[in-house]
Amino acid sequence: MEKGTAETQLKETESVTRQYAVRPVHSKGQGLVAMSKIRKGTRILAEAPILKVPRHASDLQAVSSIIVKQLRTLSRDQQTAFFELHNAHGKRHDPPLGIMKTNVPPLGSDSYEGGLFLTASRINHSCRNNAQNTWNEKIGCITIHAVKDIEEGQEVPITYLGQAAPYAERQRSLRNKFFFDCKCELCSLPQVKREESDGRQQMIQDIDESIGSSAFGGGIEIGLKSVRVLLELLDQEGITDTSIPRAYYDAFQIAIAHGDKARAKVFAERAYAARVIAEGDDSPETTKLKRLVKRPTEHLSIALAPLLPQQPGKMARALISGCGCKASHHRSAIPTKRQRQKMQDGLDTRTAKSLRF
Ligand SMILES: C[S@@+](CC[C@H](N)C(=O)[O-])C[C@H]1O[C@@H](n2cnc3c(N)ncnc32)[C@H](O)[C@@H]1O
Repeated sequence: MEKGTAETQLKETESVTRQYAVRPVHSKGQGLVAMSKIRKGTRILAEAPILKVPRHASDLQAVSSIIVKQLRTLSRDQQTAFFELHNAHGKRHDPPLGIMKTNVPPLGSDSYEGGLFLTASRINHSCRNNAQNTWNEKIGCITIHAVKDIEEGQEVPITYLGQAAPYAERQRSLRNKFFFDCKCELCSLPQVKREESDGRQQMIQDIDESIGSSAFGGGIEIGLKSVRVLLELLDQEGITDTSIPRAYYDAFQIAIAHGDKARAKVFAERAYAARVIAEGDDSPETTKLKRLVKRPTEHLSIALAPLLPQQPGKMARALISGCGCKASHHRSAIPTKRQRQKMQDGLDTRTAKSLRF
């Protein structure tokens, strides 16, 4: 290797100043790799989309035309970089459409638009991700934040999935939606370890889905206990992404809906702090949480306080005693997670459910 040439010197300077580089990663094609230690909470990347497409259009011909039209407006370098991106769709579509379908995340969880990012497109998936992707509407960029300390040379993956799930379910989703067999650290565990993890992943999923009914139907202590169990399981599974601020936000809603302003404030503070780590202090979600820290009673759920039971119901007692079944009594009581989210003051606690369009 010719040490000292301008090109090598440039590469060496880059590796000192940049936190990451796009490099080949074992059995996953290219990926983002840390070039120095990256501390938890660091913004690794903020990138604007070079192309935008409608997400739910059924007329693929029309979508292709939109892509081709926008491609013509890009520089030659950008066009070259675009055509070098991974295409998981083979010959099913024309290359521009296949590349877009492989690489375009939605611009916000409920957005009708997706965007293409030249660097963020190189970020692989891991079911034990150490980074979080977020569409930050305020700055018009996708941001990638370290949600764990990342060592030099480690890969920087995000999750393409919306929630925890056992191995088989994760593999199925990734194959159906993204056309690959996941080779991440969690999916590569020996069977015994994987089965232990599966038990926890299933419990996380169950609590996440039933937390609305347990929280609102069963009284504040039951609700907060289910959040505590959820946080312990997330910790055991090494999940440190936006699942954490979401859990604290659940706790906040439970507390405020039961009129407990003091604890609501504490949970709002924790949700805020955890969201700053995953998204930075300039994201719209973080800004909304900051407001709630100052004025917790601005949340609409405060209106529920007089309507909620003070004693645990049957479903809640089952949760406390850990009946562990999947029967409807865990799911059917008053507001479900979805219903609660509709009741919210527009606070979107989730990032994009599914990364690609
Ligand atoms: C958006 S691209 C990510 C960057 C891509 N590796 C590249 O070389 O450009 C998604 C593709 O990366 C690969 N990939 C991502 N995460 C993976 C994983 N956990 N296991 C195996 N392949 C993965 C799959 O081929 C997938 O279709």
